[in-house]
Order: sequence, then structure tokens, then C-alpha cells
Amino acid sequence: MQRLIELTHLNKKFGNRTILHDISLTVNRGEIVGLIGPSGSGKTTTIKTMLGMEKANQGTALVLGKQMPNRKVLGNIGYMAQSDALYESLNAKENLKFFGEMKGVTSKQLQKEITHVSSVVNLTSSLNQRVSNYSGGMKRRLSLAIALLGHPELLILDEPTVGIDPALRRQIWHELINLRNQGQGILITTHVMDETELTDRVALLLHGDVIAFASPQELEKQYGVPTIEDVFLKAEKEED
Ligand SMILES: Nc1ncnc2c1ncn2[C@@H]1O[C@H](COP(=O)(O)OP(=O)(O)OP(=O)(O)O)[C@@H](O)[C@H]1O
Repeated sequence: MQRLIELTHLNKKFGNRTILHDISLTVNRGEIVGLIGPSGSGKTTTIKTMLGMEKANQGTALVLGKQMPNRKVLGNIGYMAQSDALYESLNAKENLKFFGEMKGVTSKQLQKEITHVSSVVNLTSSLNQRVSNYSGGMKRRLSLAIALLGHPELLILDEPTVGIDPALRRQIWHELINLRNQGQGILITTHVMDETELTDRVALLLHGDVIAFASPQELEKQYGVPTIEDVFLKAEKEED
């Protein structure tokens, strides 16, 4: 399947407040799609609705061709939520083992994968430390490592690089680009504008609407500005 995510005219209300007006968005195999927008614009709600954690009022959300929640599809997704869901009383390695086994990774393969994903997020030397003693940034990195386990065909990452230093951020992007080149599809939300330059397509979310969706280069051309940050500032001004 080529199309990994397909959102069509998604509308979501909380009470009588409309949070998502009319969201249409696709993520294909072998592409990184960035979802950017100011705080409160609806990025997390878009993700939760597509995953079936929130119910849409209108529109459809297909993930790997299926409407969520769907247990089988969940097994093929690496989802990193905005808040970490880790076992604090276990150490990092035990967390990785637990989630890897849940995803059905065989024990021989799991050992190899744990070594790889922990080196991607620079946690190799802290694997035996209890997660309750981890810093916020270390917990984010562990959550990302867990999302990468099992080579899921789709990664949905909600702010994966918050609290992560620039050098490690670069290393993580290097891995995401590798995975994209191997055919995985990635949806990523971020506040770091220069990260969006590394995506294949960017969706600009403003007040619950996708106001632009194209490659960073196309958007910069369309808005006549040199960076995505400028695109964003200009788009925000035009909308207000
Ligand atoms: N369960 C909920 N009930 C009521 N309102 C909610 C709920 N979840 C989110 N909202 C509201 O929906 C709006 C969008 O929130 P959302 O978390 O999707 O934004 P976001 O773009 O992810 O923001 P941030 O970048 O700060 O994470 C906000 O105004 C928020 O207060």
C-alpha cells in the first residue's frame, strides 16, 4: 500500500468548540510529512483523531487503509505520544524489551534492535538506569527508541525532538531520513522550524485548518520567502 495515512475532511469538536475544521492530509510510503502549527492549533488532536483515540465528528481517517482503532494496524505503527508512557519503576532496557515483545519482535531480533535504537538516541550507557531517575529529555529519547522498535511501516511522532540537544537532534533526523529511504512513512509534528526543511512535505496547521500542504521548497516559492519559518509567519499574518 502506497498511502499510509489519508485524512479526508476531518472535523473534530470538543463540546461546542470546533478544534479541527476540515483537515485533509496524506502520508505516503517513503515520505516524511511535517505537521506544523502554533501551540493549540490542533496538531495533537489531529494525531489522536487519526489513531481513533478521539472520535471525529465528520470526515474519515484511514491509517494503513483502515479506520482506527484497529489492533492489527496499531502493531504496524510506531507511535510516540506527546506525553511519555513509560514504566518508571523499570529500567530503560526492560521498557524496550517489554514494548518490543508487545510488538511481536522475536527475542533474537529484539536484542539487535535494542542495541541499534538505543544508540540512535544516545542511551546506550544509560540502559540499566531506572526510568524514574531519567531526565525529561532522556524519557523523550526512550519513547522515540520504543517507537522505532519493530521496523513499523508507519511512524507517527508527536514532538519527538523536544528537550533534545542540536547534535543529537541531527543524529535522530539522520535516522529518520534513513528509515524514509528504506520505505517507511513518517508523520512528525515539531516546533523547530528548521527541522521542517528536512521533510518531503509540510502541512501548515492554523486554527484547525490545513492552510498549505506542499514541499518546503514549493511553499517557500509560493510565499516568496527563503525559509519555512518565514512561510509560517507570512501565512499566519495573511490568515489573521
Ligand atoms: N480533551 C480535550 N477537551 C477539550 N479541549 C481540548 C482537548 N484536547 C485538546 N483540546 C483543545 O484543543 C486545542 C488544540 O489542542 P492540541 O493539543 O491539538 O494542539 P497542538 O497544536 O498539539 O498544541 P501544542 O503544540 O501546544 O501541543 C487546544 O485549544 C486545546 O485546549
